[in-house]
Amino acid sequence: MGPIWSSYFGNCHSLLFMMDAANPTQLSASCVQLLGLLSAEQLAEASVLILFNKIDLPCYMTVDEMKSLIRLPDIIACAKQNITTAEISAQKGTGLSEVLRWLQDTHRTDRRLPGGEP
Ligand SMILES: Nc1nc2c(ncn2[C@@H]2O[C@H](COP(=O)(O)OP(=O)(O)OP(=O)(O)O)[C@@H](O)[C@H]2O)c(=O)[nH]1
Repeated sequence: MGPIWSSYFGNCHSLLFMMDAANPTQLSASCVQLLGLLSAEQLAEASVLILFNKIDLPCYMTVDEMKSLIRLPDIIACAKQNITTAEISAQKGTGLSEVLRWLQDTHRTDRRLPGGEP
């Protein structure tokens, strides 16, 4: 689906990017997709939440090891966007309240910006 994501960039204020924390073999491909999104001009102002999903499943790597492997701290430091990360299980509901809080906070901030909806 990656090649057509840019069709959905217009007027995008928040970006939720989900990575599979139970499948480190997809890490490098996910990282390439993420870097492509972060460098897209239309997403320069977006707030970004990177979700590590499926933390309920056993895995031979920790999320911290995955973050380190893709050099996520460097990516966050160099990105134009404000980037937050969260560890979740969409299936068990773990961490979803944090995601909702992020969405609320991000939306609230957007409305305070000039041009934000009343
Ligand atoms: N255990 C667990 N399963 C999940 C979770 N979130 C989604 N799934 C399951 O994962 C399956 C979908 O797999 P995904 O990897 O999300 O699907 P996909 O992105 O289309 O597949 P890939 O491109 O191969 O990763 C469904 O059976 C979901 O029920 C989770 O947090 N924990």
